[in-house]
Formats: sequence, C-alpha cells, structure tokens
Amino acid sequence: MFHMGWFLTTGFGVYGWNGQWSGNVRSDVAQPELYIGMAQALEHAGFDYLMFEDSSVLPDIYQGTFESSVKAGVVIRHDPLPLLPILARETRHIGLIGTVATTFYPPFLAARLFTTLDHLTGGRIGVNLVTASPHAAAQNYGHDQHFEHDLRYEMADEWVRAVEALWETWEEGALQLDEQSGVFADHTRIHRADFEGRFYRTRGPLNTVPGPQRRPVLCQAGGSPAGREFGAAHADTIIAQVYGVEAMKEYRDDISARLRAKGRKPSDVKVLFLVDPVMADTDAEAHDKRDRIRAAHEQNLEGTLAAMSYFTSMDFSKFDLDGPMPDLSGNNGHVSTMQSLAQGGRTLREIASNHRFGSVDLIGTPDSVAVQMAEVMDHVGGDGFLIASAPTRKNIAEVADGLAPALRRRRLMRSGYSHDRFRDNLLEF
Ligand SMILES: Cc1cc2nc3c(=O)[nH]c(=O)nc-3n(C[C@H](O)[C@H](O)[C@H](O)COP(=O)(O)O)c2cc1C
Repeated sequence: MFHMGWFLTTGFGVYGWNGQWSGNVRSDVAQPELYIGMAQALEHAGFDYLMFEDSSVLPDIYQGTFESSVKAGVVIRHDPLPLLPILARETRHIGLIGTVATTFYPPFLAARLFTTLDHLTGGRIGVNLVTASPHAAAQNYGHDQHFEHDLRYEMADEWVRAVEALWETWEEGALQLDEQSGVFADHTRIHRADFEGRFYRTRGPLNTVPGPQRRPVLCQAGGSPAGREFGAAHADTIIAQVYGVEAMKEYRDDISARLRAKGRKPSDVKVLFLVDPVMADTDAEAHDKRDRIRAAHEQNLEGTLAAMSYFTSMDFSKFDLDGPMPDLSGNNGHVSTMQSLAQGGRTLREIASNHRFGSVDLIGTPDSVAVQMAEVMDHVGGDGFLIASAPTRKNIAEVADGLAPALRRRRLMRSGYSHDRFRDNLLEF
C-alpha cells in the first residue's frame, strides 16, 4: 500500500482562470467551497492529506513587471491557514497541511498558531516548513534581502527546535480539568522554554492548551543536501520532485540513510513524489490528451519562464531561448530544483518546453495509471504519490472516482482510516 496526497501548487489560490474545465473561478475565488468539495472527495477516496503551498510574493522578476503574475491569474494566493479549520469542519479524517516560511514567522507565533489549528482540526493539522526563496519575500517581512540558501536551513533547524521547545512547555498531564478540586491546569507541570539560539530566542510557556497531536505533522520539501538533512532531522513526511524512477529511488534511499544516521527509522518519514497523471477513457485518448497538453505548453512558454524567474530571482525573459541554460551559480532560490532542470546540456527552450511537474509520466486509463504507479513504487521502495494536478472539479473527479478506486481494487491504497489523528494515520503503514 502507498500513501496519497494532493499538492495545491498555488495554495489557496486561483486555478485554471478562463480554462476549459475550470468551472466558476469568478465565484470560487477566495471562497472555501471548491476546497471543501475537494477535501470531502479525497477523504472518501482514502487520501492521507491535502497540502497547501504558500508564498507571500507577487512576483515581478519576469520582464520586471507584475503582468505575468496577475494577467493570467496564476500566482495569486490567499493565506491557506484560516481555510484549514473550515475544511476540518466538513471532513473527519483527511490530514490538512499548510505552509509556513520558517524564515519569517517568529517561533512563538507559529507554535501558538499551530497548536490552535490542531485543536480546531481535531488533531489533523500539519505544517509544511519552507525557507522561502525570493528577495521580495524577505523584503515583505522587513529584511533588505533574503538570507543565503544554506544559512536559511541552519536558521530553520534552530527555528524548529525553538517551536518544539514551546510545544513541550506543558508536560503531559498538566491539563487537569478537575471539577472536584477546581483545578483547570497544574502550574507545577508548566515551564518556560527559555530557548536561546543563534537566531531565535523565546521565553514561553505557551498560553494554549496542548493540541490533540501536541506536535503537528511536519512536512518538508527541500531537495538540496541542506534541505534533505533538515527533512531527515524533523519531518514526518517529505514531498519530493525529482525526475525519473532512479532519481526517486536515490532520494528515498538517501533520506533513509540520513534518518538512520540521526537515530530515526526510515519508516518514521513518508516520502511522497509529485505526479500529474493524464487520464482518459482509453489509453489512446490519454496519450492524445498528453500530446495536446504538451503542444499547448510549447505554444506558451511564458508561464514556465515566469515560474523559473520566480524560483531563481533571475529574469528569464532576458536569455536566448535557443542558447544554453544560463549560469545559475547566483541562484539563491530553489537550488536543487533548478539544478536538476539544468542537467543534460539542453537549450532553455527545450528545458522550458519539457518542464513538467511529475517525477514520472503517468498516462492512461485509471487502471493503467494504477498499474504504472505500482511498478514505480515497487522499484522506489516507498512511500507514495502527491498529485499536483490543478484542482479543477474535473481533475478531482478523475482522481477520486477513477484512480483511487483502481488503486483500492489492487489493495494499493487505504480503504478507510483507523485513527482520528493525522500522524497516526500517516504512520499506520
Ligand atoms: C512539492 C514541493 C512543494 C513545495 N512547496 C513550497 C511552498 O509551499 N513554498 C515555498 O516557498 N517553497 C516550496 N517548495 C520549495 C522547497 O521548499 C525548496 O525550496 C525547493 O524544493 C528546492 O529545494 P532546496 O532549496 O533544498 O534546493 C516546494 C517544493 C516542492 C518540491
């Protein structure tokens, strides 16, 4: 069996504006209904979690303007965290992960916020820890420019330790709720954190009752050596984007080795790989559909070039499309993602034309795709997939009502949930 998640690539954003199957974006924008329907459908399908990406930047690197960001409505995002308790009210089991930039959130604010969200979701909250990449993000939070890539991970490591120290300020049993004695909480079991680090200081204790999970599920996505080290130290689930089955296997094996070196078990962390399946009623139709998607993409490289500009803070409109990939040594952003794109000596046009979300191509009927997924997981050795398709109602139905039953028939996916809390379900197998 493997685990399934859905990655919302622009968080609580706008998907498919003016697209063929995008439904009613005009009325859906900034409203919870689409996501409520999605969470219910995927819970019915047996998904482990929904993961909401986030960033606080409206990019203006590409061509030096906001045009590519707003005209096609592709990178507008609302804060996903207030959405999560709304989704929790309408579901019972599925895990709900929101993203936080460790670089900008003070540890105390984050520890208190996620404890509160853990209560409001009945122990189903998770937090995706990112360090954020563009300088504009840092400037939005009052810094002159962003911190250097590996330093960000050093800061993130200390940040997690500060947040964890705060989550531990209430011992087990501190909450008494004893109506006989009249004691709500036992003050002798509540302590200050007095965390003093190189980057962060916090006093504590938290003034919140510990959440049902105490420590929300921690999710992590960095693929560089520093990112993987950080994930192996703290994560319960890692979401990965690499290209090809061998790279997936290398990633899983590398994380397992790093976990062992830290005294953790490989089974403590579930690594889910990004995929964007193309499904239709027949295999031939699915291949046609894939060809049409690819042709449309080649006609419109702007979106990909704008995304690369956002990832690197380098304006990709300035480079020759038929020249080599530009020197990325100054890239302070998504380092590992851009390095893997740059491999193989291809031209920028070839790289942008072939840009895709998936770690492997999955094309065919739901049954064929289920078989392909099983073969990939057999080779990689764990732990599952993260669907990164746009959350249109059509795509959601294809996955929830087509792919998930095909996986379940092969006993590759859970058919229900054994536990109430997110981490317990995630670590069940
Ligand atoms: C599946 C996935 C989800 C990600 N989600 C976010 C996100 O929500 N916000 C963000 O700023 N970065 C996000 N990233 C970027 C990573 O945090 C990281 O910067 C990137 O994968 C490159 O890794 P590296 O910085 O370790 O080289 C995501 C990456 C992946 C692969």
